[in-house]
Amino acid sequence: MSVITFICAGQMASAITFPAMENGHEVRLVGSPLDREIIDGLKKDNFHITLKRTLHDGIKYYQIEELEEALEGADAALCGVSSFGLDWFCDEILPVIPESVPLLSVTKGMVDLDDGTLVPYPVIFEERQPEGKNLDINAIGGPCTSYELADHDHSHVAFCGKNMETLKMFKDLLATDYYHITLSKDVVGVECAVAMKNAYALGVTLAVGLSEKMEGKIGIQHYNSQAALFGQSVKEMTKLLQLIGGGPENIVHGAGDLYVTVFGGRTRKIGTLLGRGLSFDEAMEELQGVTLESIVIATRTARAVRKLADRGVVSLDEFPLLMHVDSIINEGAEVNIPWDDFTMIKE
Ligand SMILES: NC(=O)C1=CN([C@@H]2O[C@H](COP(=O)(O)OP(=O)(O)OC[C@H]3O[C@@H](n4cnc5c(N)ncnc54)[C@H](OP(=O)(O)O)[C@@H]3O)[C@@H](O)[C@H]2O)C=CC1
Ligand SMILES: O=C(CO)COP(=O)(O)O
Repeated sequence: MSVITFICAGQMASAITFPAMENGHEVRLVGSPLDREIIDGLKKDNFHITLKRTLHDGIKYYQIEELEEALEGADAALCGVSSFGLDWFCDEILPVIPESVPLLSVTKGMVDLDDGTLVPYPVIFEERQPEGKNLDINAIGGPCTSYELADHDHSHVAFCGKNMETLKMFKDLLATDYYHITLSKDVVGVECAVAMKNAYALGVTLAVGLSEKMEGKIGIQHYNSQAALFGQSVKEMTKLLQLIGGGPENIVHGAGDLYVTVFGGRTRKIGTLLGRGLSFDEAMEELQGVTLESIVIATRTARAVRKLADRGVVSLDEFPLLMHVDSIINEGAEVNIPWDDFTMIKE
């Protein structure tokens, strides 16, 4: 039995309490400053108000002020913050985690630098820990929606980090007969592949809304258009992965994650509304309160690609879908899929 401290009680961290509890560990779930209501609800009856699942009996719940107590004697910590709380996590939480406690993060995303380099979050965590501190930072990537993990659907994810011994330790802690784990030392490859899929999931799900608009009925689905956008996404993601320096095998994590996000992720909601014809502002208004990292990652990835194009490293016409998604989000463009720009061989 080990003691695992989960920091942030969002949907994904809370879902991972299922394998952790079923493997017999002591689980301490600490809410972020914004999670008070979630923690109050869990303390009452174990029901998680945003995951909409009842967590296992026996989890110890903490508010953020009790973080140090929750870290006392911990063998490992799990970070469940979303992109929107990245600065808070770096500034307030990294200084408090002891070096002896390895960290596993579920946060998917990248930051773009001035020269167009895209840096995944685990690397940002390493850079932003207090000077002289050397935390053992690891991350989870791959297709796994929180509520389906909580429902014990088979999920296959990748744990990545620099130290294989730590990765094996995390796998021992969390692997079950339904939570399958691959280990990888290619942090950049795994994390960039799964971060990018958020931008492209928005692109693919435009087709969901476009079919509904064409048929005049919500719920009517066409798959040719979704498949075409899926294929184009994988093509662009493969190029990006190569540019960023991740191993090509990681496309399996990105493509799998794209699939699950298109069918079951929150990003599907925004792509669908945009495809139906809502403006970006109208769609965002309708989805207030929903965690939508796709907007952040699409914007950052497109900005990075533009900078790389300015430097002559890539050509923008290699990324027509990403550029279209970015123009919808950041320039108020209407949805108008650039089908002809997807051709493999230019005539
Ligand atoms: N949901 C899923 O199926 C999956 C999610 N992930 C990844 O896991 C990460 C978390 O996602 P998920 O759990 O679903 O998201 P949630 O929105 O449910 O949880 C995010 C957590 O971050 C906290 N947070 C958000 N903004 C801030 C802020 N400004 N300051 C401090 N804390 C903040 C949230 O608090 P509060 O809830 O109060 O806003 C919450 O604790 C994301 O990067 C996501 O891509 C990975 C795989 C699957
Ligand atoms: O990352 C996910 C599944 O792997 C979920 O994505 P969303 O944030 O779009 O729900």
